[in-house]
Amino acid sequence: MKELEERIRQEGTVKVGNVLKVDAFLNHQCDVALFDAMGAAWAEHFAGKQITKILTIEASGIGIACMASRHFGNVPVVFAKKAQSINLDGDQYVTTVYSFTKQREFPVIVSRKYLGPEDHVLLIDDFLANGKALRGLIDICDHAGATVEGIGIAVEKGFQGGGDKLREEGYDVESLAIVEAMDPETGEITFR
Ligand SMILES: O=P(O)(O)OC[C@H]1O[C@H](OP(=O)(O)OP(=O)(O)O)[C@H](O)[C@@H]1O
Ligand SMILES: O=c1[nH]c(=O)c2nc[nH]c2[nH]1
Repeated sequence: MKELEERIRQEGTVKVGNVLKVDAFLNHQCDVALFDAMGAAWAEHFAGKQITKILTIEASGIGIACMASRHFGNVPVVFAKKAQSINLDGDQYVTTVYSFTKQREFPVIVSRKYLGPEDHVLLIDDFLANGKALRGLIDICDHAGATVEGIGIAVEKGFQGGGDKLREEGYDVESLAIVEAMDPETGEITFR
């Protein structure tokens, strides 16, 4: 998606440790018009699939997933929580994921009330790097007996390999910008 690549070029900064900082528009301050255009792009790619639910993971996936839902008939958006809470009741699907930016493991929790074998799920997230967050969401869908129809990602860091492994396994992964290389010294970003 040219618009997203342009924004990454203009406003993204490359940090050491394979971190691309795009918090001016994607995962701290949110550009709602851009999120809307991203939702439209995923709707075009996944047209013909009967999505009943969008599943994401807190925190950064939530805003994007909610805007995307507007392009998929306003299907419910469920976000996996990364902490137990007294507000979470009843039976849950639970797994763990390692967070790339926080560098520690988190539980990933979804209430059984909100995901089941009848669901055809679109997974949405802001970033795909090593694929740990998506593995957690896929694990939860497997436990629920839900079908993963596709995966919509804003920014994939292709050089970290998580996306290509998922594609090899047959998942339909639609990343709107795929960064093939980035240099923290020069700030240069190369797209696939
Ligand atoms: O493919 P991976 O290696 O798993 O990396 C991608 C994940 O990392 C970030 O989550 P993070 O844990 O940093 O949390 P955030 O949503 O709160 O930013 C991002 O939002 C993805 O969920
Ligand atoms: O803001 C972010 N930048 C990144 O490079 C990244 N990788 C995973 N998750 C990420 N979030």
